[in-house]
Amino acid sequence: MAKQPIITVKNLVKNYGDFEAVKGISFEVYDGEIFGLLGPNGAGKTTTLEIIETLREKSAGEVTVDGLSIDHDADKIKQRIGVQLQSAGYYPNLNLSELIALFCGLYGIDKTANEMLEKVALVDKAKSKYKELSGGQKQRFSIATTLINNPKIIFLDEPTTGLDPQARRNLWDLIREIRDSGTTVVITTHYMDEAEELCDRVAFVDGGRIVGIDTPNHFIDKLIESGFERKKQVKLANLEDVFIDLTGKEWREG
Ligand SMILES: Nc1ncnc2c1ncn2[C@@H]1O[C@H](COP(=O)(O)OP(=O)(O)OP(=O)(O)O)[C@@H](O)[C@H]1O
Repeated sequence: MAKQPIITVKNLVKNYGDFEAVKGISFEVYDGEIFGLLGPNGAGKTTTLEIIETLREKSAGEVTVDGLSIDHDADKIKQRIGVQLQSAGYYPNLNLSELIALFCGLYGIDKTANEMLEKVALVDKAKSKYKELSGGQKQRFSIATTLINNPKIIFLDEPTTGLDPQARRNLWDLIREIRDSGTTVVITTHYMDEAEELCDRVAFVDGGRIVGIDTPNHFIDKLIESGFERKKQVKLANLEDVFIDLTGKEWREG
């Protein structure tokens, strides 16, 4: 079956004053995939995501999300997407159950905190405050909050930055489960191993332009076909494999 686009971006431009941060980019995200936006600092990834999320005004171009235009249907789009909040967005004195109840109230959705915390293996932390969680637990909690309104698409901006190898791998499993349950995932990351492992397709953004879009495998195969060889002989394992071998696969932070 042909892949159906759930997000369509056409000739998107964003200017900050005289500076053109996004220079007319076009791409599609397919329904049900994990799509990665990759690129150096300042490439325009967050700006692009925030425009799609209807949180930032564009300067020019067209964006549709689940068939709705960001120009006319921003409110409807907001109901169909989940966006990971920065930690500053959580009330510090509420525990995880209370925070979930608050979000459910805001969305007008009847769900129990346990139901949501179960999805991200945080039921035993239901009475803890957000600030008392480890880095991995904080990320898992914020992913749970993106799922409250049964979104069709979730947006995760660098979800594994600062996490240890076990917590990262664990989060990859969680993100794959979310994709397998039918939710499209759009993610940014600076970790190429993560993009290779997790993303069905990736777009490389550089200087406000898309310089390549394909599956990780195709990108790598094309590079090898072009005659590229690594300078150093590649070993069959790396230091991260040693880390996992020595310290185990289980999560440390519950
Ligand atoms: N509110 C703003 N006002 C002015 N310039 C901005 C603003 N937000 C972003 N920029 C500039 O736009 C460019 C793109 O920024 P953006 O945050 O989208 O990049 P990014 O690819 O997400 O980078 P990173 O990987 O560092 O998060 C940068 O040069 C940045 O300085």
